[in-house]
Amino acid sequence: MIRLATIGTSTITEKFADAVAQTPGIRIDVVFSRDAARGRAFADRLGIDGVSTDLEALLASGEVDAVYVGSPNGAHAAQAEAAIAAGVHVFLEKPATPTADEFARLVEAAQARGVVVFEGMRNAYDPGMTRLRALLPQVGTVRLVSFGQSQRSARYDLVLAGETPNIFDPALAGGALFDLGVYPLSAAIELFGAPRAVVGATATIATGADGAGAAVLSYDGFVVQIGFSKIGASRRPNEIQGELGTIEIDEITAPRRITLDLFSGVHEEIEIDGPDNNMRFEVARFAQLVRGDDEASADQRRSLEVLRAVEAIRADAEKLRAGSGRAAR
Ligand SMILES: NC(=O)C1=CN([C@@H]2O[C@H](COP(=O)(O)OP(=O)(O)OC[C@H]3O[C@@H](n4cnc5c(N)ncnc54)[C@H](OP(=O)(O)O)[C@@H]3O)[C@@H](O)[C@H]2O)C=CC1
Ligand SMILES: O=C1CO[C@H](CO)[C@@H](O)[C@@H]1O
Repeated sequence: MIRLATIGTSTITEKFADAVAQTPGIRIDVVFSRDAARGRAFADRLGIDGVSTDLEALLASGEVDAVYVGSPNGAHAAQAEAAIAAGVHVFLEKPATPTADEFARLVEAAQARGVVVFEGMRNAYDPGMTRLRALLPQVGTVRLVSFGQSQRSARYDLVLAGETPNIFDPALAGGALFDLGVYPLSAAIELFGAPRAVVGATATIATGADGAGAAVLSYDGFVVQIGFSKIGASRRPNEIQGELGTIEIDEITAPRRITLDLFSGVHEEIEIDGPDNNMRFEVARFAQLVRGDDEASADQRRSLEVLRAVEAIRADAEKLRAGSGRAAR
């Protein structure tokens, strides 16, 4: 049995706990919170006995095998580093860390310590993505792809009122790219591998974080466009255009309706029978890796490539913001 501790007491940790409850061989024993009363109330809600407010002591206690990091993005790296140093496996919420270097260092440390460091990227483990990959050859040579994730956040109202909620705080690696842009980026990299080049631009909001943005990923013979926003909403489906036809996908974080249209006249509508909470697939994968039933290297490579793309977009956005005109290549 894999004994977990959770870090973070927001709704995503509750959703993670629900996924864990549906997965054999793994359970949550301890809830960590920076605040004892908040931790107790959260643990009670989940029916968990253990509560801790001392992460170092918890990691050294030998009471947990693994930790789920559901804190703001900017806190991930230090918490993961502490866990790895204590010989505890790490499940990181997306994005794993703000920079690729930080994640590469965690991977190296985890290898040296004989533990797993893993990023919970929901769409990478969703059955809809598996189905999409299987359909891909039918559209022939891929030429143009358009993936996006735009959901207006209620927390943007706080920004408009002059506040800086965590999710829009640059000091905590907040913003639309880190929060939502990583989903379409990860889907592209999962399906097509690492791009040859990435260019991007973002729209800055009052907190200094990006509220929305776009990127172009260049591959040999085709192009992927990525859109992301937390301050507006999109009605556009995701699309893969090939020389033989087009695939349309309803939702890139959890594909549930995929439409295939070929120039030959084939029209197919595919419904994916997935659960409401698709975190259970990433939890199952993590448990498999912790048990040593498979290697984490491919998962880690994809996470690293996504973070490299994020960095390229951020670098371009910074150059454009600094007024140096056209982003240098
Ligand atoms: N996979 C998915 O679908 C989703 C993933 N996420 C990811 O989950 C993570 C958490 O996001 P979200 O819930 O919006 O974050 P929050 O800002 O709500 O923080 C999450 C928790 O972290 C703790 N926390 C808050 N501020 C800090 C801080 N400055 N330093 C350390 N800990 C802090 C709090 O727990 P306490 O006070 O009890 O210590 C809080 O409950 C992010 O990485 C995000 O990308 C988020 C939503 C959905
Ligand atoms: O990953 C995510 C998915 O959607 C959420 C909004 O509903 C985001 O805030 C979050 O970080």
